[in-house]
Amino acid sequence: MKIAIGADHAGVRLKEDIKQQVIALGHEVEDLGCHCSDSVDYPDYALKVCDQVVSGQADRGILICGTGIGMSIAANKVPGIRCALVSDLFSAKATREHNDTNVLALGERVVGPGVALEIVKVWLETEFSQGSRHEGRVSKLKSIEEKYSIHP
Ligand SMILES: O=C(CO)[C@H](O)[C@H](O)[C@H](O)COP(=O)(O)O
Repeated sequence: MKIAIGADHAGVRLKEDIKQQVIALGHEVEDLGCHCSDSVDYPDYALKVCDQVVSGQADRGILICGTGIGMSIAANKVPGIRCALVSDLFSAKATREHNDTNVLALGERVVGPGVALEIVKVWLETEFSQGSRHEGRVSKLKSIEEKYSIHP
């Protein structure tokens, strides 16, 4: 898969580790920044990554900030994005199987690098439970999105 990855200044160190992990797992990485610890705004990087996912240029996205919260809020405002903020392995698996999430958010100030890399592996390798009860629920998420979309 092609994985778009982005972070703010509070997630830039973990982004480097995650990049190596994603490549080691056999995927292609598009690193959309940021690239140093100068203070930046997380919505800018969430948008860059989510743009790639909804346009089909990337299959999935990974976002990192201090807590992962700002990134996940920003990502979930983009129609077509289902982003999960994850800090444990059970949720990493469940959010792929149940929610078909296409973006993963992590908090560098919350999870250690060891757990974060395991989360990334499980999240990338778990399939959505196609044809199960979860399919109808994800369709309902899409209906909510359509209901509140502003059509030009
Ligand atoms: O949005 C966040 C908090 O939910 C992110 O963790 C940011 O990375 C954080 O707010 C950045 O904080 P800083 O004090 O500007 O480094």
